[in-house]
Amino acid sequence: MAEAEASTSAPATASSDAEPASHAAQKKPVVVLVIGMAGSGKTTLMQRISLHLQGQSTANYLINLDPAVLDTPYEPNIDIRDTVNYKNVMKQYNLGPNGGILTALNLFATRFDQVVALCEKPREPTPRFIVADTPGQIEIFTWSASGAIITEALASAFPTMVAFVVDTPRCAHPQTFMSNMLQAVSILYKTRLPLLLVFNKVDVMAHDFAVAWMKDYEVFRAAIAAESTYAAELSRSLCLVLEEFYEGLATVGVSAATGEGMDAFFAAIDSCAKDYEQNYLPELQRRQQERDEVEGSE
Ligand SMILES: Nc1nc2c(ncn2[C@@H]2O[C@H](COP(=O)(O)OP(=O)(O)OP(=O)(O)O)[C@@H](O)[C@H]2O)c(=O)[nH]1
Repeated sequence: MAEAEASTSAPATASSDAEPASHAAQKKPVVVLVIGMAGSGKTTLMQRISLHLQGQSTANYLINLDPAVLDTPYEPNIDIRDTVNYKNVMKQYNLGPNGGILTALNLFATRFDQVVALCEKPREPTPRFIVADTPGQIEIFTWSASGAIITEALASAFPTMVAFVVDTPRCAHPQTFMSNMLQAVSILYKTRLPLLLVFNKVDVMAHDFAVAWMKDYEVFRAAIAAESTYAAELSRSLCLVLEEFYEGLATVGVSAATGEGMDAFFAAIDSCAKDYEQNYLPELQRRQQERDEVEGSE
């Protein structure tokens, strides 16, 4: 498994904004899985995260899990493309682009223990964040066995959360907004990990309208009132069901292009990391104990 050097050389004392170095040194990095629909701005956000952390002399570790990406405008420490050639996979197995991405991810997942070992390797300074970019064909990561293996491997080793990136201007249409929310809800229930809704491209359009739709379903229903299609009717019904889901969600508006909102983004990540410790970790430990008991009784 190839690895590039960590992209920052922050002094150990600068690895945490407010905490003493000794405490920061003991803390594990927080894993952020960047997931979102094609074109939502995941890769641009990776670049912005890298720039922002470099600007704060905060060490980070970046992983590219998208085998089909042509160009990464940031320097990944681990890149799936160094291990699997997606075009060769397509040729070898006679696959189309989506089949090629899925098979490349499957092949990579078989060696993911090596990725976790590299992430766990002690290094100075300890990265504060491990950030992973995922394929734009969202279901290839979120609904595949290999996506589940990768997610669980990371979530068992580190505090882990999902940053679900939304293209805010495209969400101005209520039905596109609803499609994004349904994707987010499915990821939340599949992974059970803390999820941060990242409304991207706020330099083009502020995300206030989306927050208003999430806070009050009547506002959303008013936005879609003029439409009488089956999809609009479905969206109207779904907004009631999603109210409970919205309550537990953190949201932030950012511009990966300009850097607006990045401080709020990292503050929200810290909250999600606490949520992981308080809610996800005990559940993970309970599942592991159950598994150990079953294995012990066989
Ligand atoms: N105005 C604006 N454009 C953005 C922003 N973030 C990304 N973009 C643009 O949106 C387009 C898609 O961005 P990418 O970062 O490639 O999106 P992605 O989600 O990685 O796309 P896939 O790899 O296809 O999944 C590019 O043209 C970016 O320049 C933003 O914050 N503001």
